[in-house]
Amino acid sequence: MLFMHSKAGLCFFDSAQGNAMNTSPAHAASGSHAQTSEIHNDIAAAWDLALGRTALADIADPALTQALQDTLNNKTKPLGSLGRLEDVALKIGQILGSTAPVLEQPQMVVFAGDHGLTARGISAFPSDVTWQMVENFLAGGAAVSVLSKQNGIALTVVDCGVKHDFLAGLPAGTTRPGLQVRKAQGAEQGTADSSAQPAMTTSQRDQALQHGMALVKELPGNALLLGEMGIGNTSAASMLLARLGGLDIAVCTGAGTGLDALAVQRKTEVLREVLALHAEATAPLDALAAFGGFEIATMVGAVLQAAHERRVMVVDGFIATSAIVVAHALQPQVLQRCVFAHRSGERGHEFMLQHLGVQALLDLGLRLGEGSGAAMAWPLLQSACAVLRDMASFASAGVSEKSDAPMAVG
Ligand SMILES: O=C(O)c1ccc[n+]([C@@H]2O[C@H](COP(=O)([O-])O)[C@@H](O)[C@H]2O)c1
Ligand SMILES: Cc1cc2nc[nH]c2cc1C
Repeated sequence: MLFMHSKAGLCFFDSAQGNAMNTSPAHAASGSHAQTSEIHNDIAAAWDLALGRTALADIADPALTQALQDTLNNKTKPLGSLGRLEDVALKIGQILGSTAPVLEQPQMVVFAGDHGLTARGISAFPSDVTWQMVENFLAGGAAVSVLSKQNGIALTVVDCGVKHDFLAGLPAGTTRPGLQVRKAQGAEQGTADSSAQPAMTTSQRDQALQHGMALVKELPGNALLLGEMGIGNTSAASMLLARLGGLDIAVCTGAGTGLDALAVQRKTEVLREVLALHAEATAPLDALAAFGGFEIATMVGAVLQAAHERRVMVVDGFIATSAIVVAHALQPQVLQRCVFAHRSGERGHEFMLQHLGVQALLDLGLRLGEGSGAAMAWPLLQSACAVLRDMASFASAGVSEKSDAPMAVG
């Protein structure tokens, strides 16, 4: 990453992607942000959403909603008999602004980052697993690789702050298929240990947010599936839920990659200590900087950009939903664009879903992350669209509608 000064202020240049953009120490929550509006044009609207300068549009158009409901009701089936698939159809129709929506070029993005808090023994696995799994994603061997391929979903892995150089030994300017390197300045070792200092500086957080916005801007299609990878990131997600959801950390903390009951207790104590250290970090972007991680912050930026562009978002498990918790605290209408793929087995996810007031589609006891649950839920979204588009209506198929006459008795 090269830094240069522009007329507008500090401009960071992402050498891996060849993107130049301006940044500021913007800080929507604490009021300490510079009031620069000089941000790369491509992401200016999403940046304004992050700073709360503008509000995300309400997409629940009453006329379209009625047209969608009428379309569903006139299909050759008893009223409401396709259950929650009909809710999904209605939601996708609203997002894409059509009674015959077509999902195009779905993009699975796996946001990856490492966490300094792992030094406190809060995960069952070592940090090295983060970069090793990124290589596995790229090689096609991970669950998300297999499930994305099975469902025709393009897969991109983003190094948001993994403690590893994926381009080491390659000639300068080389790119690797399926990989984007979008590290904030100083993110080469992952986040700082949040039990000693904030996980990210405000400048790093802002760079991560902007990276997420910029990368979505460049993706084709109208659907974004959110996945992540990062040893230690259930801790960050639990703390974000506790702080922004006003919950005790004990109910927000779970086994993650597989801690036993005693280790979960110890993890909870560490997280309680971190929350107390950052007691002042109550506003969404302050909490994000305090608890991390780079992958969650980049995901928040991606969500705001995708929401602005009216893409359909499919949210995976506990960590992906924590990014929605932050984005929702900034812009509540984000939820109108989200389908929650599944209820994770991670303790705390149910509380997270309750906090957002949403219901997940599947409940398969998944607790892998990566985007695996989002990839599994994807065919249901395709089915919802197929029902809207292709099912016959009572009139077109010549099927008699429900009789208004009372049933004959005896
Ligand atoms: O998304 C979930 O529901 C989920 C639940 C438990 C674990 N994970 C994955 O496990 C990793 C984090 O777990 P941990 O124990 O290291 O905090 C990270 O790579 C996540 O993708 C993911
Ligand atoms: C093996 C492994 C795979 C993962 N995928 C997402 N998080 C993960 C954590 C571990 C430990």
